[in-house]
Amino acid sequence: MAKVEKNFSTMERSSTLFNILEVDGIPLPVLSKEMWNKISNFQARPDDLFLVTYPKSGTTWMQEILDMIKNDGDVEKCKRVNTLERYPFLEVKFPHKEKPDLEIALEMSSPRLIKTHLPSHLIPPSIWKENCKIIYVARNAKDCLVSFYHFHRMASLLPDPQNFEEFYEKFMSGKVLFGSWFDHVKGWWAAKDTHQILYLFYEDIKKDPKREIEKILKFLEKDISEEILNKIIYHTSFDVMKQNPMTNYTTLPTSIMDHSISPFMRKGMPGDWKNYFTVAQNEEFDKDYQKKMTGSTLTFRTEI
Ligand SMILES: Nc1ncnc2c1ncn2[C@@H]1O[C@H](COP(=O)(O)OS(=O)(=O)O)[C@@H](OP(=O)(O)O)[C@H]1O
Repeated sequence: MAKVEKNFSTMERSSTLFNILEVDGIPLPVLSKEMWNKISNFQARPDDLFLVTYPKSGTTWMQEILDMIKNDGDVEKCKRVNTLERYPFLEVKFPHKEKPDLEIALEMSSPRLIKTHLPSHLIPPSIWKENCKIIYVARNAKDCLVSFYHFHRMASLLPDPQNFEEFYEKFMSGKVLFGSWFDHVKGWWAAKDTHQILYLFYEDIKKDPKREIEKILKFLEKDISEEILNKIIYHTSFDVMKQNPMTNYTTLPTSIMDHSISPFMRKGMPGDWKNYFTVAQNEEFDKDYQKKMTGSTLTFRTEI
């Protein structure tokens, strides 16, 4: 694995800590072709729950909500280890872990919660075959782009984004890890018509966490008291998660994530894109968006 010589103040980064493999033209942080074969042949179990997102769409937030639900609102249990250690990330081998997360998943007892950023057409077929429940969280493209840009700045796992303009171009053409945001959200939106998928939106959870968590509870066929529900809402709010070392990624070595460049828990608010997009970029974005989303019934809010 490439060693990283980096100087973040000048944004020079010789390489990324992730190996990047193109599958179907989609850049994925997958170790090797052999590893990709193992991922494709991953054997799902019927009681697995998959959390699927395009990067920066609220994955960590949803992981915490799901862990709190699983542990009946027991905050201390949820603080047992940090987010990355709690649930495997199907396609990734982290440099600070001995094994790929897939192997950790294979050794886990059921019921498992597994995270993935894979687009719907690259998901291991056994997940469909076993009719696993899937929670998909989508976030509006503009905020996703801004969040992803800052994540590239602070995480040496990822390539250097250079500057916002360059990253904007790459994002719009789908030349970023996990490919096109447009294809991702549309692919999973279509998949929900034929599979057990609860499709949620980051902006909705922000606006009305109670209503959205109730949807999750119904989907998981789980009952909890009003008191526990309120505890979950509080514990998973941005401000509380930002202060919690088990959810804010600050326990990772700075060689992997450097929060002094940009914290992982950054803004947590729809509409931050307005601080980054120029008027011209916004106009170009809206035009391109119309074209790429034509025919889809998906709608997003870019502010709340
Ligand atoms: N509780 C809560 N409330 C609101 N927003 C939250 C919360 N937790 C994380 N976040 C924000 O989600 C963004 C990170 O997304 P992901 O967790 O999907 O990132 S990753 O793909 O797993 O790296 C990142 O968004 P930005 O702040 O816009 O960069 C996080 O701040």
